[in-house]
Amino acid sequence: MAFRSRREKLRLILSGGTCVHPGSVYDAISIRIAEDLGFPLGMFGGSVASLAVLGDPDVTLITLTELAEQMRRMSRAAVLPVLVDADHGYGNALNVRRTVQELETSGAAGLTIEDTLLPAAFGEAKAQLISLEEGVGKMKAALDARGDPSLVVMGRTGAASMTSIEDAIRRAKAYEAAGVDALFFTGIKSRAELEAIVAATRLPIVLGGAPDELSAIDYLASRRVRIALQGHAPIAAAMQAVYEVQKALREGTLPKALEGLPSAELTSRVMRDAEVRARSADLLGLKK
Ligand SMILES: O=C([O-])CC(=O)C(=O)O
Ligand SMILES: [Mg+2]
Repeated sequence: MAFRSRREKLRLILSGGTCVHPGSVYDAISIRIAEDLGFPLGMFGGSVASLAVLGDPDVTLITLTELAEQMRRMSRAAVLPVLVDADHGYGNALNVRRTVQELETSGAAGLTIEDTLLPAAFGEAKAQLISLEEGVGKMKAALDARGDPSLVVMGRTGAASMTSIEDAIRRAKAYEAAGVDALFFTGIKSRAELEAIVAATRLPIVLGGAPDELSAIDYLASRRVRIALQGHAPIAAAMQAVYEVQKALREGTLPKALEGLPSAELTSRVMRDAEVRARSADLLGLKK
């Protein structure tokens, strides 16, 4: 299986004793940069997928085909293991199966399925949850859909910020019993909440955005948190950089006078220029 070693690397993170921050990745360039910098893992958020592919906010407009295609491009460009935010699995439990099949063949190392009701319901300003029973069915569907047992399936709940920490724990325990590989929580507000989760569950924990009180990585590691997200600043920084350069050009700055461009060395590293040259020499009869 071509992607097994990536999945095994993610499994090693989950079974290890430390906590890692993943690099936020969303396309071929960003994954190569994250890999060059030595991140042990990439996180492909639904929000950045929507932004990179559609230019839209995170309101479930992206299709599974688009998400999987973007993942496939990243898998081709780098070998960094990637955890994909598969949202609600793009429909009901049957759609979850399809989602897992598509992301597995696209090279994802792992994926999260969450119990948020998506897309947003009519007339509801606040995010809603599906029932625990439906959530469990989705987790079972995801696990059953794997062709490669090394693909990591995580159960994700945002119940802590939508209903209560008790509800988040109830759901996490049910997903754990269904057989998921790890538990992903968003909306955890304090050490007390994290510790309540740790006491009630056994699986490795992944934290989405968390407050300052939950930022000390050694503390997180000691509480079974194996992956802690740090948001998606890279795509925001890319947006600002493109804005600045386009604005300068639009205002008459000459291309040569532009600031903030990558060095030729960085550009060729990201493009893996040396490999292309070597291949060209071998295969096209060109000089190295
Ligand atoms: O998974 C993450 O990185 C957080 C999230 O839900 C998103 O960005 O869509
Ligand atoms: Mg998301």
